[in-house]
Amino acid sequence: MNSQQFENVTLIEHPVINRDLTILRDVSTGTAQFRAALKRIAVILAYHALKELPLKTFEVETPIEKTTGYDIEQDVMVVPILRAGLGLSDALLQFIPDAKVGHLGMERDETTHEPVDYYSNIPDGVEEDMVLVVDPMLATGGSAHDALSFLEKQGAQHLRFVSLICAPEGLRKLEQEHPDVHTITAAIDKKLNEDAFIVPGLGDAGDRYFGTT
Ligand SMILES: O=P(O)(O)OC[C@H]1O[C@H](OP(=O)(O)OP(=O)(O)O)[C@H](O)[C@@H]1O
Ligand SMILES: O=c1cc[nH]c(=O)[nH]1
Ligand SMILES: [Mg+2]
Repeated sequence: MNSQQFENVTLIEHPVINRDLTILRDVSTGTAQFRAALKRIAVILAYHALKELPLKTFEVETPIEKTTGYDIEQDVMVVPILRAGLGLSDALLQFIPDAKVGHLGMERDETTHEPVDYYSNIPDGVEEDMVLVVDPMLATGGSAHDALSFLEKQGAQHLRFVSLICAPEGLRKLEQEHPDVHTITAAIDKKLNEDAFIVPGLGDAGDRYFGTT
C-alpha cells in the first residue's frame, strides 16, 4: 500500500529502512538487535519529520568573510506515547537537543482494544511549538487519536505524528479526525487482525523493545 491513498501521509522509503524493518519484523530478532534497528530507522524518520521547521537567518562570520547563518525558529516538543514511543524520541533529541519532552501514558485494553490513559505530563508552550507525537505502531488509531485530541484541547496547533508502521485502519481514522496532522511513517501494512494487531506488523512493539511479554 502506498501513501498516495492517504492525505497528509509521508511514507519514507530507503534501503536501510527496508533492511531494518525486516530485522524488526523477524520473530527471531532479540532485544539488542531490535533496539538497534528501531533506533536507526528513528533517525531517518526524525530527519524527515523536522523538514518543515521554519528557519531564521542571522549574520555569521567565517574565517574568510561574513555570510548568512541559519537557526531553527520554532521550539520543538516531542511527545512519546508510553511505552513504545520512547524508542523513537531520542532520535529527535539528537537533532533538536533542547526540545521539550512531554509524556502521554496509554495502554490498549486487550479486549476492547481501546486505549486506557494512565499518565500525562505536557510542558508549557504546546500552543506555539511544533509538537511531534511519536509512537512506532498505529493500529486502530485509538491511541494516536486520544493523544492528538488531548494536545489539541491544550491548544496545540502545529502537530505531527511520527510512526514506524501504520495500518490503513489507523490512517483512515487520523485522516477523518485530524485532517491537519501530517503523519510520517516507514511502512503502511496490509490490515489489522482480529486482535487489532497490525498484519504483518512486528508484534507488540513495547514488549519487544523493553523485553517484556
Ligand atoms: O492504534 P492503537 O490500536 O491504539 O494501537 C497502537 C498502540 O498500541 C501500542 O501500545 P500498547 O497499548 O501496547 O502499550 P505499550 O507501548 O506500553 O506496550 C502501540 O505502541 C500504540 O500506542
Ligand atoms: O500490531 C500492533 C498493534 C498495537 N500495538 C503494537 O505494539 N502492535
Ligand atoms: Mg505494547
